[in-house]
Amino acid sequence: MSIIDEKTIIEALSSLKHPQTGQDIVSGDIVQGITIRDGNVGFLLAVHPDIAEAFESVRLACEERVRALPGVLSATVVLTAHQSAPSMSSSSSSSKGKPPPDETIPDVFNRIKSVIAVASGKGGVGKSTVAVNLAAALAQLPMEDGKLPKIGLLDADIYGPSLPKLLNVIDKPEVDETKKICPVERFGMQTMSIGYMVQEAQAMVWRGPMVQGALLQMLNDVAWPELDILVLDLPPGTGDIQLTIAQKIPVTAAIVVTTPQNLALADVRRSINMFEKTKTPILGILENMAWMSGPNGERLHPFGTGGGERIAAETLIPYLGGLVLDPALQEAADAGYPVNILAPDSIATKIFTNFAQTVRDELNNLSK
Ligand SMILES: Nc1ncnc2c1ncn2[C@@H]1O[C@H](COP(=O)(O)OP(=O)(O)OP(=O)(O)O)[C@@H](O)[C@H]1O
Repeated sequence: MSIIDEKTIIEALSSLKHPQTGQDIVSGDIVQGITIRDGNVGFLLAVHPDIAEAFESVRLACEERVRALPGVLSATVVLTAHQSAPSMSSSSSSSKGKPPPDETIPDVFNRIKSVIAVASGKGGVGKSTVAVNLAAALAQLPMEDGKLPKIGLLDADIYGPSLPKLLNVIDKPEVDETKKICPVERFGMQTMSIGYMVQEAQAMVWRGPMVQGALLQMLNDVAWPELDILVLDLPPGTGDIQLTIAQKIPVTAAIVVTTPQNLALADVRRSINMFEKTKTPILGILENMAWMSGPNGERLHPFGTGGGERIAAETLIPYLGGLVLDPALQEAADAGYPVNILAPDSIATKIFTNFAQTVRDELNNLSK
């Protein structure tokens, strides 16, 4: 099979025109961050939010052209809307700070019974660890009919995807006969991450610019099967992108992760406000690294106690409990496994199993 290179891709795109200026999209510096992995091609189209909608047809044309090239197995083109990207619209300043133009809710949600969003006001509090291990625990928890539920896990952290590392996914996802990207099955879960398509170094390209449409593409262009629960690992923080996700995706309920070190009420409040704005029920606050096991099995609280409950009381959001600071979690993450697979007898596994049961019970209550 022939090997595709960047020059061939650029050539194939060079005759595509900017819908407003008529300039070709390559010399207009709109095509960015081309990544090629084993015949799977990905890149960004960086445009101003005002013209993002008009660019959707160009995005589709780019994918079509690149897919038609010899040696190309798949093409994923993502539209990013960045305020500093060139715009032809005179009303550019008036849209500053607003979420991108509305897009319809992907019909994939007809096939998904519940969506759980895992959020955090700040990065680095263990949100991805919670999302992966909660999803893995849910996948092992039989339903009332004795069958295991169908669980999906979507890494919506477009700026810093975690799933490739946390689930040790090295291979590119396959593409089905309808040219949709197949989710990668791992430990009984259907998983997807932008990191499966774009090299880690390219993640830098995603930082800074507000990425619009990438998540919707991961929903629309991925062949998601029927799912009982989709767990969404949201990007950390509470900016426009998180709000846009919360607005566009029919999240059934959210979980806010924090740590005793990050118990600033303001951060947790911002997460809660975001979900309240979109009328999304919040299952509760999960306090990660709340305690650790001492040498005699006793619970040690290196970062103090009671903070999580206090914040729950102040925000009137339920306290879901404290997650142990457990080396087994770190080791499992480093090896690319959920903790219930690598260390089934660990305290962390027991906690995640209980936690998954709570989440399932709450989802059942919400659906009544
Ligand atoms: N309870 C825990 N016990 C041990 N290690 C943990 C625990 N929670 C998280 N970690 C470790 O802390 C680090 C950060 O966790 P993680 O990547 O899940 O954070 P995050 O909030 O998703 O970060 P990001 O800002 O990238 O979204 C990881 O190395 C993870 O393995």
